[in-house]
Amino acid sequence: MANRRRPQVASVTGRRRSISDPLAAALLPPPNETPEQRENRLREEEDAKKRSDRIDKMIKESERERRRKKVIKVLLLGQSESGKSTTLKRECGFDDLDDVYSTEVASIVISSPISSHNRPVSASAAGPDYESYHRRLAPLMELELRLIQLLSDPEDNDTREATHLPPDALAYPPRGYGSTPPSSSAFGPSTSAPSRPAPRISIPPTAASSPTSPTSLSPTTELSVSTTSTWKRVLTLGNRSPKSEHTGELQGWWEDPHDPVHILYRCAPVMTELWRDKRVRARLGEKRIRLEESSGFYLDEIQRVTAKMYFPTDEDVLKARLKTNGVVEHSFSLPKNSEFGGVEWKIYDVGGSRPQRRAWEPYFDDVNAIIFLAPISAFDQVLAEDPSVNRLEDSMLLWQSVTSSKLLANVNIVLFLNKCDLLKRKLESGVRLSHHMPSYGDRLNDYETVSNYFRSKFIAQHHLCTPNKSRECFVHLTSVTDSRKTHLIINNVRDIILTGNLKSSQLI
Ligand SMILES: Nc1nc2c(ncn2[C@@H]2O[C@H](COP(=O)(O)OP(=O)(O)OP(=O)(O)O)[C@@H](O)[C@H]2O)c(=O)[nH]1
Ligand SMILES: [Mg+2]
Repeated sequence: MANRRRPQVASVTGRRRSISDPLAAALLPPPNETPEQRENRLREEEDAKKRSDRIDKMIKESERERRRKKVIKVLLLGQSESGKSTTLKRECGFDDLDDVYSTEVASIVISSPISSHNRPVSASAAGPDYESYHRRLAPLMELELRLIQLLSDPEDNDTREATHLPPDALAYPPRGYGSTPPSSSAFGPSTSAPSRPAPRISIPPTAASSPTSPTSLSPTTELSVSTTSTWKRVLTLGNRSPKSEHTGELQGWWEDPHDPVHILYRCAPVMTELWRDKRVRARLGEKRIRLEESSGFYLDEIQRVTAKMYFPTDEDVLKARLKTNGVVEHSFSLPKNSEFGGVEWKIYDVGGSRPQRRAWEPYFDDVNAIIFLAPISAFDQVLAEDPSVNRLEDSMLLWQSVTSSKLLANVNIVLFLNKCDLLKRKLESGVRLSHHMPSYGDRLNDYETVSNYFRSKFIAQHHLCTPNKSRECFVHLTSVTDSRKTHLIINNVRDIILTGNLKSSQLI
């Protein structure tokens, strides 16, 4: 309608120009309007007003709904492999987790022992038997390449990244670091630490983008697939679903001769032989490679997970590993009839490796709570992305950065000292904490004493660093892969976060 009038406005120059308000001029009825034109115009104006009122009403309603609906934002933080994504799976249950489920299906394939088998048994150290393993398992290497191609997004270089660690990268102490134990700087002044650069782990971009960081250059063992890429679609059963019995077509992927399952099935006996080989175990021990802490769960289950008609169990899904790239948001609501029903949760799961940490800070702005995970079993391990840094030390320094952040001063913090099952097993197998952390001294090397020691150290750091001295820090000793125990802890954490947030917004 405005278009229709504009030329007429321009044409009645004398009268229109005398009106100083250009909007009023534009809205004046056209001159010489016939009664019929006037009737049409008025009808059109009335319709436009009704439409405008409807829009105003909708805007007001959605604003009211937004205010009524409480949204709680939780950020999962911690170094890579600390268990953030595993906690997210637990937090949300399996029912509504299509995304995470398909993530883990992928990861089961990816974290099959393809790379791991080769890593410890280097060709140079191999006797005739090792050479034979290498040859007989070669189809797995080809399969790995095929899977990478299948899962990666050709448009996105990051998702094509699947490379290999230098042979001793997982061992501690790393090459060039002698046999000296790590600096205990994260727990106070070190007595016998060799001089080496302080770990670069502060949250600001400088840490991750340090030009000397080996991360961007050194290849890693792990295949990471972008959570946004198309690979999930490739793996969904829908894509390769069993077809009709009556048409004589394939019943399922297991009947497709090109499906990876056949290579896995054929290689299963050799994989089992290799995994049980005492000399291989000894070599892994010498190299301090603890496959039992990562893909070991699947290596113990080779026969089951390589079966042609294998379906992952909940536990398989929970134990599967796929490195997170970027930040993944997951939303869900508690049932309306539950105590805090109607609250919408938004959980942000971040990638924890050093180059990924620069993506964290924008999420600090309006977050309500943080669950920080520190894997305390990792006291004798180094970061995959920087083998000069002890994992526990990195966790502690990261904890300091998070707890001292002014942006997060009023945010509830829950600390999960995670992987307690692995810590217990490690200590029981005779690994001594004081050997890796001299400041631990001659305290008892049992699980109770060690875990309490870590708990008190992390709490002390929080008290020391926090800009908000009245903030309470809730600490849990967790093994997030243990469904039964974690269920209780998660419920407890939900209540703590909800109560804290509702209190602070004065809703209770
Ligand atoms: N035994 C044991 N394994 C765990 C525990 N928590 C996590 N894991 C395993 O550790 C691996 C890494 O866990 P993720 O949840 O992928 O780690 P993340 O923190 O999300 O790592 P990024 O995505 O790289 O930041 C997975 O294979 C998990 O199954 C635990 O408490 N005990
Ligand atoms: Mg993750």
